[in-house]
Amino acid sequence: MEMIAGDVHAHGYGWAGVWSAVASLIFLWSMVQQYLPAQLEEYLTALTRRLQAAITPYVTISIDEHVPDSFGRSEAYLAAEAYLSATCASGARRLRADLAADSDRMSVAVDDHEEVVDEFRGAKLWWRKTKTLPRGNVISWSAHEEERRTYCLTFHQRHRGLVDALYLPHVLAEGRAATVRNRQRRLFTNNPSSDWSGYDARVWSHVKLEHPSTFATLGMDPDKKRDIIDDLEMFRDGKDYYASVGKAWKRGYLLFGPPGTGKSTMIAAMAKYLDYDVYDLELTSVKNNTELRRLFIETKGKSIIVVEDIDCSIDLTGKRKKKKKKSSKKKSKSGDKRKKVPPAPGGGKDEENKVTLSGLLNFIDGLWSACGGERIIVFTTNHKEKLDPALIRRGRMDVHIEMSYCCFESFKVLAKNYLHVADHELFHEIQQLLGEVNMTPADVAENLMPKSKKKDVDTSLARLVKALKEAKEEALAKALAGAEEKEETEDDDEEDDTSSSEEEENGKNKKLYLPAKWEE
Ligand SMILES: Nc1ncnc2c1ncn2[C@@H]1O[C@H](COP(=O)(O)OP(=O)(O)OP(=O)(O)O)[C@@H](O)[C@H]1O
Ligand SMILES: [Mg+2]
Repeated sequence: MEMIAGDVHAHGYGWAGVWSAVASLIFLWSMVQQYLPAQLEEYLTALTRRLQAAITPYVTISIDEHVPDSFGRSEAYLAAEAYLSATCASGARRLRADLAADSDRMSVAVDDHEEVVDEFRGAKLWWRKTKTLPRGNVISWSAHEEERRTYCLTFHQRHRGLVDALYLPHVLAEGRAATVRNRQRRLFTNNPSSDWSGYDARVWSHVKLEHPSTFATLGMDPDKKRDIIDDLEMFRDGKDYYASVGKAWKRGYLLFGPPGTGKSTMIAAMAKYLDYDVYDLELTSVKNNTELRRLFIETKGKSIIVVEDIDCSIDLTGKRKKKKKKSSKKKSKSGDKRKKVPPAPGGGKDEENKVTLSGLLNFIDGLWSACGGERIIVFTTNHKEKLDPALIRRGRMDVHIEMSYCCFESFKVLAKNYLHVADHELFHEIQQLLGEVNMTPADVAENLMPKSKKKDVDTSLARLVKALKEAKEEALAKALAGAEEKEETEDDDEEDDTSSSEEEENGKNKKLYLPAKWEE
């Protein structure tokens, strides 16, 4: 907190006359100020302060809105403002309402020249918000040079120790907490490094995070869901615990499973539950480890840093994957998402332009990853087996969560969300079919979604039953065809290991609707 201590002026009960005289003087002073040369003004201000110090036992600490060498508003000022709005604004007669950036909520703060009183451990403290108008002959280039606002905290000098040691830290902590409570959650994405310099340099861009997903709407096994929520709560409230065991206050989650099983949905639910921001890190547009570090340093606490499809962003040797040619097109058609890596600028300089595995490991648990704390790192993948064990070992990715095909419990959550039904005569059949067929929650949800404004539960559930039966037949046909083909190949050429392993791999990708009982 940037504090400028030293103003001392008369204050308190029984001083009403003096106070109103001082108020008139201040008013006159601000009028006169505009026409005074700067040196004379400086001299008169210093003289007034010395006079005040001689006659009153009151101390004033001022907190300026803007501090030198900083573009934004001072953190101390913002904390004081949030603290006063949350705790003492009700005592003020004049307030100022404003729509905070990226927020739908009006925030109310004490208005200029308004005074509020606070009490802390028996000490009385007066807060006054002052505004200095611009000097008439100065042309200002930025908005904050035009008007300078300051919070002045006045108290008796016998409370000096209390204010320094306890009250100011209390204001800072409460103010920060109130800011977090009022803030709008944001979704950040990293800008290409070509945008990182210049007047409007920004490493991350953001939009409002408005994803409607919550843990209540997320279809998954209730026990597993409870475990995840408990783990998140332990993390959120575990600042002291992490400090006591000497661990940086961060936690890694690996979400793995086939496409459409709710990995991204789960991240949105986590952010909502914890009220954290989300940083969606697009690794393929990060040129090297230095850029990766810079991106991390520019994230704030209380956030979830997400790298989606981690296996497509970096390969096991640590180099970023190069653009695939024809084969990648084929794969993306079959649902296996391969992100296209933009060609490295300068063509042949690929070696210098790379994010390596060690860079990524540093990103997760390097020394500087502890800066600020309270960060969750989430990796998602469709292929856990492709990831380097070093990347996903406990301590880096502390919790591994498998998002799997829709089970009956997940279906019940989806049915409640989409159709508002908790039970139905078709539920039994659906339960049986879900035991036999692998269908993603995304597909189940699509079938449940009413196709007209008139929500017809029977039609939606019947559509799902039909889709499940079709999937079962399709899987059966595929399994039979696969078995026949396998027999033929075994007869023809028993030694051709490579082609059979390729087929196995393809078979895995097609497993989407394979009945669970035939998996072996
Ligand atoms: N478990 C689930 N509960 C509720 N809805 C789900 C669930 N899984 C998927 N959905 C629905 O399916 C859609 C796709 O899910 P989502 O994007 O979370 O899948 P994903 O696992 O991230 O897939 P990908 O691997 O392709 O990124 C979501 O918009 C959501 O409506
Ligand atoms: Mg996803």
